[in-house]
Amino acid sequence: MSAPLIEITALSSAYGQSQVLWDVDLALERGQVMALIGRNGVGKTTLLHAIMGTRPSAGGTIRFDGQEITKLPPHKRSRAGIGFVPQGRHVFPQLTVMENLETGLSALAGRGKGAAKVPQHIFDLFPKLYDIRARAAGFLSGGEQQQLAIGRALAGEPSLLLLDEPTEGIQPNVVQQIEAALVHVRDELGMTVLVVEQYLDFVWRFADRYCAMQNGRIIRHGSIAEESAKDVAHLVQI
Ligand SMILES: Nc1ncnc2c1ncn2[C@@H]1O[C@H](COP(=O)(O)OP(=O)(O)OP(=O)(O)O)[C@@H](O)[C@H]1O
Repeated sequence: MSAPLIEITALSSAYGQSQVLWDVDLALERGQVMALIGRNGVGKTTLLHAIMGTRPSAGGTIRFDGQEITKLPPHKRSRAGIGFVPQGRHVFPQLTVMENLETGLSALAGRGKGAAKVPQHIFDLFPKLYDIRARAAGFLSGGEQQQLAIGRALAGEPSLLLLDEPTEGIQPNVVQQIEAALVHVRDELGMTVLVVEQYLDFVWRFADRYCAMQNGRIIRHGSIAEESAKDVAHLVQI
């Protein structure tokens, strides 16, 4: 079997004196969709930021695509092929939809794709983005901003896509489009996906594996085909 695309070993992270990640071990095989679940405040967002490099880790290692990236700054991780869709979207409100998507192309720097344009498949996945491409992102609905944040990450052609609660506050028809987009990027583009999600029925429709966190540790993981969302619902309920 080939090596995992990403392998996290004994990762810890802290906010000042307060440790929030403890000895996290996690590996994702290429082309796998992993759901990261758990109650509010257990450390899911911190783990995504530690992978992206936007939060320092206090110990442990992260290997990505054969390279140790534990100490790399975020822009180098993005160039290495990690794309991030943060919680709350964080689109640039004064830039147009097209300009926001173009910011995602910066991840291609150093990969021999200098004059790249926003790939057509992003507009195929989210046709609305093409219709509103000249509009300032600050005027978009939450669902449109979420599509834009995903499109921006995809513009950098990541091999690993991290998403933090992509369905939060999003209407059902957009949730369906996000699901179709994630299935497409895995099945057609071979992308690996790590998605933080509280909406278990959503991730259980398409993810391959799950891992559950509690108090900053991974306490359980398994196959989505072998366990139902009901089996793990108590791990996300407050
Ligand atoms: N900037 C910060 N400074 C100090 N503590 C923080 C900070 N951000 C998060 N924390 C704490 O770290 C812990 C983990 O938070 P994190 O946001 O990673 O959890 P989460 O599982 O993603 O929760 P949520 O679903 O609410 O986003 C929580 O106890 C939180 O209060």
